[in-house]
Amino acid sequence: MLLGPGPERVDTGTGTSGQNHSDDFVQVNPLRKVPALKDGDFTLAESVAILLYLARKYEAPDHWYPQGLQARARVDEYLSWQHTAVRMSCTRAMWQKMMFPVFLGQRVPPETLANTLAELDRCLQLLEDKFLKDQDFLAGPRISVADLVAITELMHPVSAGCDIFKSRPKLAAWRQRVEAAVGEDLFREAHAVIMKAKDLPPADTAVKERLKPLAQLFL
Ligand SMILES: N[C@@H](CCC(=O)N[C@@H](CS)C(=O)NCC(=O)O)C(=O)O
Repeated sequence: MLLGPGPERVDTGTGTSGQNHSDDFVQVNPLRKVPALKDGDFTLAESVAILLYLARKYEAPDHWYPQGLQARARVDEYLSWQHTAVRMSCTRAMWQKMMFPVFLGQRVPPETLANTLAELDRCLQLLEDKFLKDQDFLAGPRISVADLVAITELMHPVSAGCDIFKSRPKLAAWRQRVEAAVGEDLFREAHAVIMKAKDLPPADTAVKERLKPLAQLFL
């Protein structure tokens, strides 16, 4: 998708379309994952690297990715932690609760799902205790890219029907602050694709075969 004179986004979705395996896409991201960015002749993979590139390129206001040594280290700390914690738990919960049964037509044993949801709950507790604490945002008093990355991950189980904010008023208040800070419309737009994932038509045999190696990671 061409976004005017700025960087081109070549796939904004979940990767289920298979576009990420096309020859054109592989030119941009040989890792075959979304998101990927093409800015003129420059190509870049990895969501966090892309976000930081855009923050620097467009000289985003300091609070997004602060210059201060320790303030920036706090953001980096969250971004480093989240890949194997929040991201893994949220993605696994979404796949087990929705993608396997609804999209792939594959049953997930109830005890597997229960373990995954328990792990997600532990992870959310760490998110509150270690990062959010009594602050307004994850890395301090102002919103940063850490909050954007976190909310994006948390909306994955939400899209699958997990009401992760229900018993977590502190996290729910943070979610409201993030939505208010980015604006309701942008918040909705940013999560539109994932919130519609439950409406995907069931995968055909070819798609199921293609997604097999990926899906195994989430069982
Ligand atoms: N560490 C990468 C992960 C990218 C990733 O796993 N993307 C998923 C969608 S969220 C994807 O491309 N899935 C399709 C596939 O693996 O074929 C990042 O943060 O950008």
